Amino acid sequence: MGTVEAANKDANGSILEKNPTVVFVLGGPGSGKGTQCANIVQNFGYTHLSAGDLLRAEIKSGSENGTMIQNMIKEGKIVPSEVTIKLLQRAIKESGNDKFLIDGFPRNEENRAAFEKVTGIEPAFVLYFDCPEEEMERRLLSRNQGREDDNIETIRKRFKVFLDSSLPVINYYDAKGKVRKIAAARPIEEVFESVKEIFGQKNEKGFKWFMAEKAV
Ligand SMILES: Nc1ncnc2c1ncn2[C@@H]1O[C@H](COP(=O)(O)OP(=O)(O)O)[C@@H](O)[C@H]1O
Ligand SMILES: Nc1ccn([C@H]2C[C@H](O)[C@@H](COP(=O)(O)OP(=O)(O)O)O2)c(=O)n1
Ligand SMILES: [Mg+2]
Repeated sequence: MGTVEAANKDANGSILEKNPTVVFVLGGPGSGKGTQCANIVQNFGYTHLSAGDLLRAEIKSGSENGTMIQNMIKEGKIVPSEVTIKLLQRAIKESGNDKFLIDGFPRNEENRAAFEKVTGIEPAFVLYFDCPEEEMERRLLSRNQGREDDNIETIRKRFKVFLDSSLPVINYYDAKGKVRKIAAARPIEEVFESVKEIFGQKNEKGFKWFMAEKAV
C-alpha cells in the first residue's frame, strides 16, 4: 500500500468511527457558499470546511504541491481529488467535530467518486445555491479578498467548469432526492431564512427528507 493510501486508511478509520454527518454545499463561484456556511456554523454547530480555503492554505504553507495548486486555481481548473481529499480528511480529523459543511466539494465526478470510495461517506444532503451568472460575476468582481482567480478572465473559465463539471454532480445527487435548492440571488438574510428552514428539518434520528422540487 502506498503512503497516500495508508494515510487515507488511517484517517478513514477515525472518520468512520464517528459516523459523521456531512452536508455538501455547492453552487457556482460567488453564489454565497462561504457566506452562508459562516451563518450555519453559528446556528447549527457544524464545522465549515471550504475546499478552496484548504487549497489556498496549502499554497501558503509552501507544500511541494503548492505551485501546481496555484497554477490550477489561476486557470480555474479543478485540482486532482487525491490532493483535496487528503486536506479534507486531515481537517475532519483535526476538528474533533462530527458535523461538517463541505463547501465547494465535490466539484466534479472525479471528486465525488473518489471521496465516496476513500471515506465511504454519503452526504446527508446537498445544499445548492442557485444563482444567475450575472449576479455571481458582480459579486466576484467586488469580493476584494485579493484572490488571484477573481478576475474576469478566470471567472469565465470557472463558470464554464461549473456548468460542464460541477452541475452534473448536483444532478447526480438530485436524482437521489438529496438536493435542497435555494434561490441565492436575494439578500444574505433572506437566503439564510431559507437555509434555516432546511437545517430545521431535523429529528433525533438525523435529517428528514422533504420534497423541494422548487427553490425555496
Ligand atoms: N446574498 C448575497 N447578496 C449579495 N452579496 C453576497 C450575497 N452572498 C454573498 N455575497 C457576497 O458575494 C461575494 C461572494 O460570496 P461568497 O460567500 O464568497 O461565495 P462563494 O463561496 O460561493 O464563492 C462575497 O463578497 C460576499 O460578501
Ligand atoms: N473541490 C475543489 C474546490 C476548489 N478547487 C479550486 C478550483 C476553484 O476554482 C478554486 C476556488 O474554489 P472556491 O470554492 O474557493 O471558490 P468559490 O468560493 O466558489 O468562488 O479552488 C478545486 O480544485 N477543487
Ligand atoms: Mg467560497
